[in-house]
Amino acid sequence: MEIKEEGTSEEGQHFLPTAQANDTGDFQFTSIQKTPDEPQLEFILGAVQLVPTHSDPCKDLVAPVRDRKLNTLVQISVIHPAEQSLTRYSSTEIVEGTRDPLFLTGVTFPSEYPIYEETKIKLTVYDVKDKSHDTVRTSVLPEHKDPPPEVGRSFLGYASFKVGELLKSKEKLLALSLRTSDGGKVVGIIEVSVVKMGEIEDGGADHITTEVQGQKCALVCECTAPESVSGKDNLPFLNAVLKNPVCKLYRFPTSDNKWMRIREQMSESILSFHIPKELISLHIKEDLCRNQEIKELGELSPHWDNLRKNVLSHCDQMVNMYQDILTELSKETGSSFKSSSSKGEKTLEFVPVNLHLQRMHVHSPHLKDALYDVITVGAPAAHFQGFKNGGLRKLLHRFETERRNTGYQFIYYSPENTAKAKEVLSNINQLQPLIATHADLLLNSASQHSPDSLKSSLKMLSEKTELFVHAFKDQLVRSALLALYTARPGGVLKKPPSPKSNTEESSPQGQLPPMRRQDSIPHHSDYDEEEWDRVWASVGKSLNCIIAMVDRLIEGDVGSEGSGGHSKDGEKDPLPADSITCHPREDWYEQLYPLILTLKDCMGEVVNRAKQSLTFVLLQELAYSLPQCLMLTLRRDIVFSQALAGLVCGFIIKLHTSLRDPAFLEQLQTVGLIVQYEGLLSTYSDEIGMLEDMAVGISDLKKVAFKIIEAKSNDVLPVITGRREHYVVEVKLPARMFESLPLQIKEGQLLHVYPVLFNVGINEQQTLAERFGDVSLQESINQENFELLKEYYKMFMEKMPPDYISHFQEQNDLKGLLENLHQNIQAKKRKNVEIMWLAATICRKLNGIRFTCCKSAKDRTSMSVTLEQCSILRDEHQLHKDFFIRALDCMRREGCRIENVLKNIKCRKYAFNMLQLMAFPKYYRPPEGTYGKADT
Ligand SMILES: O=P(O)(O)O[C@H]1[C@H](O)[C@@H](O)[C@H](O)[C@H](O)[C@@H]1OP(=O)(O)O
Repeated sequence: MEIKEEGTSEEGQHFLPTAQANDTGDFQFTSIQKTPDEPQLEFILGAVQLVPTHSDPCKDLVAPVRDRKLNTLVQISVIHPAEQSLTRYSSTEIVEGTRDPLFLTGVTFPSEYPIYEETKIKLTVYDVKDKSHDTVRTSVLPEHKDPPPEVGRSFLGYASFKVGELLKSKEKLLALSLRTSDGGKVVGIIEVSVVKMGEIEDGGADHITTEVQGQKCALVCECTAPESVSGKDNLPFLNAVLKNPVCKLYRFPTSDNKWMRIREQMSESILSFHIPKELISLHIKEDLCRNQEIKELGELSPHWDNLRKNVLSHCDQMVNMYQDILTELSKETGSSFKSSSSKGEKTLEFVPVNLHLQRMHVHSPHLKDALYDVITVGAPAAHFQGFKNGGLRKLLHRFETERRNTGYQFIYYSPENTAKAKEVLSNINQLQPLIATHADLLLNSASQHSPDSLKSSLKMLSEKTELFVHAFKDQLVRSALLALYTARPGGVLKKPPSPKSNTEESSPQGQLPPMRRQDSIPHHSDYDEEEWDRVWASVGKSLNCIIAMVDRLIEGDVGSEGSGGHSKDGEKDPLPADSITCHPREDWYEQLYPLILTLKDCMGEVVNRAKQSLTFVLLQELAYSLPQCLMLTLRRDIVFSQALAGLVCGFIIKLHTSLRDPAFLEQLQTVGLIVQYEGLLSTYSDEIGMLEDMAVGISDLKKVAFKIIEAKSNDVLPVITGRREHYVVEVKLPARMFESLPLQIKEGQLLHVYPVLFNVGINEQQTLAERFGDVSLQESINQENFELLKEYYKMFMEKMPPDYISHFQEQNDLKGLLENLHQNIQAKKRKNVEIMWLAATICRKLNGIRFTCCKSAKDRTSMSVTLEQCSILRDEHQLHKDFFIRALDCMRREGCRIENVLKNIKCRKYAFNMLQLMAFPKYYRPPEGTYGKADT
């Protein structure tokens, strides 16, 4: 078969478009048998032996090779059977200075990849003369031809095989001849052997030598029979949220000279787009409702009416803007990835940048298989809005300070009071229809004349009505009522009233100057302060009447004489005895009907007044500094949306991977989950603003609770309910999985998350900040979040069962780690990356969800996650110490993260220059040839 090179494709794990992949034309191809969700095929390249001296292939092939040892790499290409063209798929790392290289990077084809027994794989071996030029290539080189010398590599030989030949071969191993470009001369041998993740290499001891820093090291591949991970990993449901996986395979030696196998996987998520769309819809609903309530505030005096008109016109514009963004996003059907280069696009503002699951699956001898997940994502930040004036942390503080000190145009309510007003309004909106439904159910029970059903309907009605009455037990409602009264035509007070509430506003951290305020609700001769009490109390009273009536009806029904009604709390019924009399059984409905009507009327009156007064509070919040205050809300929504998309993705993945772990479920239910963010932003220039956005976005995640529900259809995407101060994310699980959950979770218990952020800037900008700028932002974030982490730990220790805790303490010295983290934060050392390592370790030990972020989650993030992966292999899986750097280089050179760079900027180069790298902490520098000037 003639092999045609694919003209323009860049090396990488690009999948053929589905239509193309499945289009096998007239041919019938043989699928590879495998368990679902397992890779289709994985193989490693055993020893490559190039024929030495007198028949030295290199002598004929590449003259300069004679004078030095080879630096070899194998490039793997795929020839789809229906086509005649060849697609570059992946490469091994470069093994330096040997003629019999041993490659640590293997090849894996994920389950989605269109590969058949008839698919041909081509292996091309190169000698890399100049590493710094090698991976900087951006186009495909012609096969069978020496690359131009300036590219820095020379062709040594090639071999090819059909996938079916490998699968059917004895021991699933092929020893293939490497040939010259014309296919004539044999220049060496290359071994290919199939890998199954559930198996360590078969057979007896197989001694392979390789050179490590000048030393020969004996590596022994031994047979063991470890537990298969497929049970744990077999989560087809996850495919509904994870898309386009990129998979890489490595084998690394352990300290006792055995092999461990590592599968690295990176997937994007459709939640990147789904969550923003859900959230924007929710904001639109919330804002439309608020705008309507502002319109329905009733008659206001001219000053307030003008203010209202102004607010409404801006708020309507804002809703239109959200609607436009939603329309634009809805056009992106099926999208699951926003690239770093799109981070400033207005229509994609709510979408997180470069969100991925970065997973490492370790299969090592004698140890249980392990999965390590990190969500990598660009720091949640409002790139389109820009950072000229800083980010949310600063902007919100400045806005609040100014608002507090600007007097008479409007009334100042603290953020806490405004939040409370929103909460009460939301409670009212939920409770009023609920009470009405329960009241109707009570009437229904009455018409059925069923005492039991009457009692249980009454119980529900009482509970909800008590909640309703309780919702207004706040001074804020009173002060808002008075404020609104004074804003009505003719209701002008000498000074605007100032709110007084149980949570009287105090300056956060004592930073805000005291505001002009009055100590009590101002007196107004026409204002009847007790009127509200009477209206409010009428709801309780009418409930008591209903309770008393139900008592009497039931008592009358069982034949006993009416003995005077008792309210639920045992008090004598407030109604006169003759107003509630015992009637014959058929009158139950008629007896209760007028009382229910009264309850509904009273409730309506309370709702009407409270809604208007609290909406008036919201009007004050909106009135100050239009349209800036709305832009601030927009900015906060944008940042939150990006943060939430990541969180939901992390939560769902965690839930799926830990569903069979009872301790995890217990923790989820009783304590909640820690969510740890590693930030790599510098505290210099624009990144200060990003960090300020990120800190608020992550802290806002506290407002999110999760609820797990059973999926009733194939639509398993999460649903968001609630409002800005309190969101509930409903995660759907298929019946089989849902059934395995603890009862409380199945009953809809809300599950909480505890986000923490630790940031350490590592690049050259951070050097500038340390020398000439200010690092206080980073210091205070780390200090504040340390306190939050400590609180979580305390809660964990208190709430988890004692048996679990004693075992946990034996295994982990969390106290020591926390102490160490604290000391490192206090130490104020420059670029103290120890802070990130400790925080990540603590998070893993606490079974939390890990995130790593930098501006784009592309370059610095890639350095950090690969370092974390190799550190885990060293600390938890006995990675041979001599191979630490080599493993790190393999992952950075040919692993998932270089593919991440490629998919973001269409170029396989980390965007660092030499000067930048000199400023990086040592282990954050990528290998030679993988970085350089890139158009980001
Ligand atoms: O993924 P990042 O580390 O945020 O990418 C940075 C990179 O670190 C830096 O060296 C380079 O100059 C660019 O600013 C990268 O950011 P982009 O957002 O432009 O990809």
